[in-house]
Parts: sequence; structure tokens; C-alpha cells
Amino acid sequence: MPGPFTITYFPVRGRCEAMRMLLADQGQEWKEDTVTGELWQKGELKKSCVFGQLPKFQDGDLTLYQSNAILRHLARNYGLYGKDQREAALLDMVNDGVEDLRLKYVQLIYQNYEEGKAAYVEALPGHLRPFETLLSQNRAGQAFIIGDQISFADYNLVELLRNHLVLAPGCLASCPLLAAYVERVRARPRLHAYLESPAHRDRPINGNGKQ
Ligand SMILES: N[C@@H](CCC(=O)N[C@@H](CS)C(=O)NCC(=O)O)C(=O)O
Repeated sequence: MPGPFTITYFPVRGRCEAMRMLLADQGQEWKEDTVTGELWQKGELKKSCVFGQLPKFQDGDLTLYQSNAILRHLARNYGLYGKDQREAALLDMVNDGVEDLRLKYVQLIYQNYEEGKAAYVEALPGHLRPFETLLSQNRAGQAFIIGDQISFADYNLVELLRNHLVLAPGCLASCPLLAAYVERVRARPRLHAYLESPAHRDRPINGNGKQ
């Protein structure tokens, strides 16, 4: 029996929103331990973190760092890692692709927003195309990114796509399968309830007010 779960993180969606979406959709509860900038600046918590960064995730007496490791841990616990080794390998590939795009997004948001946004949005269809292609190769785009059941990579991908829809509302115009997929996943009852809740809506996407 996993849990109880605690997410220790800054007061943003950031690198924790995909795991929150996963937990909410799987009907799990978790506690938030919100870290203010002031507390972080004191340095003690940072020193205690394995890589000097958040998020920190507690599952009972297991403490984890690294957001993708946390997603994978939850995936193994809740059967969200594909139906076999082949699907698991493909899900790892997709999730690494999501991470590559997230790093580009984070760099834009925190380092180059004003100067870089136009070029980023222009290049975006090229970065989204691989996901549209992958989706088209699985049940003609009518299911999940890989296989017949939702996976950790779906939560991660949908979360990042939703952020991009805030950044550039038209960004999925040339990716109709991805656009429908985001809506389909978002409409799952427990996930929808979470995404409509103040816990999600009132939490900013990023820590610097840019989105
Ligand atoms: N690879 C790590 C990256 C973690 C990371 O970049 N954490 C940032 C917040 S999203 C952080 O702790 N920044 C404060 C610092 O580095 O002092 C993960 O996926 O968890």
C-alpha cells in the first residue's frame, strides 16, 4: 500500500504538475509542503536535497528527487508504465522527448522570454510534430501516446502541451490529433475535477509570472 504522499515544492505548477495530475486521476490524495523563496534562500533545505533542488517527493519512508524518477515510481505503483517491456521502452522514449521540450520551454520562460518568444513560437510546430506522428501511429491517434491505457508519459505530455497552449494558443492548429488528445485526457472525470479546482487553477505555471 503506497503513501502517504507529500510533495515538497515551490508554490507553482512547474515540475510537479504532471505528478499531481497523475495522482488526482488515479484517485490518490497527497499533501503539499510549499516552500517559499525566503525559506529556500536560507539554504538548509537546499543542502538537504540530494541534488540541491526541488521537487522532493515522499512516499511513506521513501524520499525521492528528480521529477521524472518520481513520475516513473508512481507509474510502476499504479500500472501506468505500459502493458509490457516494449511499451515501457517506448514510454521512456516519449518521456525523454517531453523532457527535451520542457527544458527548451523552461529556458525560454526563465532566461529569454521577451527576446526569444517569437522565435520559440515559430519553431514550436517542428517540436510538436514528433508527438503528433507518434500519436498517429497508435490507434490512428484515438488512444494514448503509447498503447491502450494511460501512462505517466501521457500526464507529462498533456501537462506540457497545456502550458504551450497558454504560451501560444494556436500552437496545436497543425496537430489535430494532439489537440483532440489533450481534450480527451483533460475530460477524464477525476482529472477534470482537479484541473478545475482552485488547487490547480490558483497555482501559477511558473515562478516568475511568465507563461
Ligand atoms: N532535474 C530536476 C530539476 C529540478 C529543478 O530544476 N528544480 C528547480 C525548480 S523547478 C530548483 O530547485 N531550483 C532552485 C535551485 O536550483 O536552487 C527535476 O526534474 O526534478
